[in-house]
Amino acid sequence: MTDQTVIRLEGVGKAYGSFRVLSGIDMQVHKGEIVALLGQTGAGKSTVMNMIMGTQEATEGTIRVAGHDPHAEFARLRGKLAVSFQTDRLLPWRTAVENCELGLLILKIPAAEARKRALTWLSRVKLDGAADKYPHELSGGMRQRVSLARALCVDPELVLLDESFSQLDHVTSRTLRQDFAAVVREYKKTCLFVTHRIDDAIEMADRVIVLRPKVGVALEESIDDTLRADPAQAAALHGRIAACMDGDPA
Ligand SMILES: Nc1ncnc2c1ncn2[C@@H]1O[C@H](COP(=O)(O)OP(=O)(O)OP(=O)(O)O)[C@@H](O)[C@H]1O
Repeated sequence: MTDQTVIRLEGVGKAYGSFRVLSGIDMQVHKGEIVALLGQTGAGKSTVMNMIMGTQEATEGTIRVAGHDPHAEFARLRGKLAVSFQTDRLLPWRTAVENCELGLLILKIPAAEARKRALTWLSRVKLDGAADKYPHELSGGMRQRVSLARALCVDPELVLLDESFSQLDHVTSRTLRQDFAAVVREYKKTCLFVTHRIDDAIEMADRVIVLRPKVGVALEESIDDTLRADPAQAAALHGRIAACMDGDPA
């Protein structure tokens, strides 16, 4: 593994009893990359994320995250890996800043430093002024921003997002994606995100990986700003991804 590889999967398979969900998955995410993981429902996207998080064990192959086996060496990845899910999972009895600093306090960062870092990250996700509000006082988009600030303020090497923008309306989701991608790039974080929306992937990612049931990685393509700015190229990539997700030859 090179120093630049944050996630590496080699020949990874997963079976639930006799039900094989994934086999032969080879994929890598490099330092500073934003990679989108796409696939139709049931393709195994969440299973891949859970194995990378270490909450599920692969039944075949090798997984390394920042050089560690995420399942066997779960504790070694504490503070290096942060996750944000489809729902914000904020604690309703804690304010935005208190939600944010929770992970830091668990990592035994002194309270004053934790508060400072939490406020800094709330500001970076454009939530100045909302620090003392409770989740029920915030909009869905604002709550998801708190969740992203909470993920980023532990200064993780890797951020995993599982459909983090999918429950928001189109405009809110788009603004949040753009702001999040800008912050991730500015602070040189590495990010793997699951989405079922092809447009989200093309807009945010440096690379897309499409999983297909029984096939594994069915398509992998790099994306850059030149492609994003060219409607014809972006539409062609959209078509290739859609065809692949639908099961047509890529
Ligand atoms: N704990 C489990 N036990 C048995 N089967 C499971 C379990 N978890 C997932 N599966 C099955 O594995 C397959 C892949 O599920 P997974 O949730 O990883 O897919 P996905 O691509 O994330 O789907 P979606 O987009 O609908 O969330 C599905 O057929 C699912 O039913």
